[in-house]
Order: sequence, then structure tokens, then C-alpha cells
Amino acid sequence: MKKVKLHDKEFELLIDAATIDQAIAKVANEINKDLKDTKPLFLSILNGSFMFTSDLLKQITIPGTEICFMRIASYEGTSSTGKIKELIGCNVNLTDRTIVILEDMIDSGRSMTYLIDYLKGKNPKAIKVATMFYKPKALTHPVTVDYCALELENDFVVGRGLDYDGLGRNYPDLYILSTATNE
Ligand SMILES: O=P(O)(O)OC[C@H]1O[C@H](OP(=O)(O)OP(=O)(O)O)[C@H](O)[C@@H]1O
Ligand SMILES: Nc1nc2[nH]cnc2c(=O)[nH]1
Repeated sequence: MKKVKLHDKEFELLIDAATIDQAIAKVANEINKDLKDTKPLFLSILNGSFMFTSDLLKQITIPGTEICFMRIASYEGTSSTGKIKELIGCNVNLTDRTIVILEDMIDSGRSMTYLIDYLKGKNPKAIKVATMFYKPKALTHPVTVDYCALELENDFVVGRGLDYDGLGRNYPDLYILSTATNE
């Protein structure tokens, strides 16, 4: 599909599924090499990371690999508390573990900064960050990104786990908000 309509907005194809698949395979190879002796714990941050998690983890071959999921919120009402609240927690003990955080997107870096602060309090051995998409020009909260499949410009995108108001997460390709129709 070259174009999709979600609610009131049109989106255009930005990156096709095969290109994303290839970039994720490259990340999997890097992680397999770098973390081969660490029995890594992959921590998938819901909702958006479900597809990245599945695509990546099928290619991870490290013995002792574990996966758990978290859903977090840093907002109460309409303002940020600056603190992470676990909506769905991870029930694995994180002490002395090598954690690989899996995100679909790093945009401002705010979510990741809060999450890393929170995880440091659990005394892990190491924290690595792996993201499917990263917008370096949008970053306002500095984050060290250890593994990134694809870098993007500072545009709103949907697909591959990312939604617009609940829709679009299921698309295997990535779409960008169409400027022609949505100004
Ligand atoms: O770098 P940031 O500016 O903090 O943006 C990135 C965050 O935004 C998205 O989550 P979202 O809040 O849309 O929740 P979802 O994963 O449930 O869709 C994404 O999954 C990251 O967690
Ligand atoms: N759907 C969607 N969610 C985001 N969260 C942070 N950046 C984005 C984006 O570009 N698209």
C-alpha cells in the first residue's frame, strides 16, 4: 500500500517492510556477537515494541536469553510526574542482569531517560538500549542508543507497532504523515 488513511489523516509509505526486516537482522547479528556471554534479559516496552520484539528475538541465538515485558506511564492526569509508574511490571529479578531495553521508537528520549533511571535502582549489571527507530534530531533528553535499526527525520510515523490514536500498529511497513493533505 502506498497510502493509508487512519481516522482523519493520510499517511504515505516511508520505509518498506523488507528494508526494516534487513535493518533488524543487522541489529540481531550485532547483539548476538556483543552479548554472547551475558545471558541477556530483553525487556520489551509495551505497547509499541511488540512487533520489533518478535522480529528481533526470533533471530537471537544467545544461550540463556530471557524476555519480559513492561508497560509504563510517566503521566498522571495531563502532566508528567517525572517518575515511572509500572502499569504492567516485569516479574524477573533484575539484580546483576544484563538488560537490553527494546523500544519501537526513541523520539525526545524522555521515556527512555525515565526508564533507565528507574532500572538503575534495581541494580542490574548493565543496561543496553535497542530501538527499531530513532529520531536523533528530536532528542531533548540525552540517551545512549546502543543498537538502532533505522534513523529517521523528525516526522510523525505509524506502522510496525506505532499507532495514530490506536490505529496503524499492524502495518508491516512504516508510513509518514502526508504533508499534502494534513496541513
Ligand atoms: O522518546 P519519546 O518522546 O519519549 O517517545 C518514545 C515513546 O513513544 C512511544 O510510546 P507511546 O507513548 O506512543 O506508547 P505506546 O508504545 O503504548 O504506543 C514509543 O513506544 C516510546 O515509548
Ligand atoms: N506513532 C508514533 N508514536 C510516537 N511516539 C514518539 N514518536 C512517535 C511517532 O513518530 N509515531
